[in-house]
Amino acid sequence: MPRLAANLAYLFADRPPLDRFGAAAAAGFRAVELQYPYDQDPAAMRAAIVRHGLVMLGINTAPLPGAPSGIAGVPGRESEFAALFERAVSLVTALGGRTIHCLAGVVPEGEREAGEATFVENLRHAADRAAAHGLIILIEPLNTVDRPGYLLTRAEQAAAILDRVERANVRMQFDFYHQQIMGGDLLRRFERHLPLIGHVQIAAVPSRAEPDEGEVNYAVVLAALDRLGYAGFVGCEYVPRGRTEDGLGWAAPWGVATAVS
Ligand SMILES: O=C(O)[C@H](O)C(=O)CO
Ligand SMILES: [Mg+2]
Repeated sequence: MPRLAANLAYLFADRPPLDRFGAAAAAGFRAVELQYPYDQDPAAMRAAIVRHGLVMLGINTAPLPGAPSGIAGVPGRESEFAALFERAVSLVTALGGRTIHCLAGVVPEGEREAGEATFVENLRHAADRAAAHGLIILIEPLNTVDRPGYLLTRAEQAAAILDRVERANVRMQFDFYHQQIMGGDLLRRFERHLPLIGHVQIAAVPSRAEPDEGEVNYAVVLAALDRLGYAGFVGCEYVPRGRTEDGLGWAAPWGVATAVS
């Protein structure tokens, strides 16, 4: 059965950050992912994770002023990326987490080949650093509607990058929301890339709300993940229509509870 993880940048976001861990555990989530928890106290977050018996998954590399979508694939910013990555390693290690999503960044049309080469080199260096801590690096293709100009947009492109990086601890984060927008054919593409996939995320398309509406049938998708042998967590990275608890009906078959009040 798919194991659901709460993305606490999106879910329970009506609460202060430290209160979201308990809310996720109370709803039945067994794991959490955090995105950008750089302004929070790592020891307090770790204590909350342990207190609520949660598995801590991953964080993202931090955004920079003028570069909210990262710089891992931006030529000329390699030393800044190395520093960003070290910061992510320290934080995720303090949280007891497992993965760092390295955001590639926005790269102008004429520089995308150079951007990919930079991304590959940066990922190789980062992978070697990550290996020393037993960490996995994730790269995630994002859709061009929400992120115009983002370097990494399709699962096929991510697979080609991973092929060039040649490091087993660098893997693809397959977000069904983004990949539906960038070509669809979700189950075939997921299966084709499964050996490279390190994490999965879901949200309705096109609303990015609870995965119980829109053009993707997530009951079918989640059953397929099981059938195909995906053993990782499924990150719930959606924007709740209202209170998170009130929209969890879709997750009841997967062990997460709906609101009682
Ligand atoms: O937006 C997404 O889908 C990502 O998972 C992310 O972390 C980039 O902000
Ligand atoms: Mg995502």
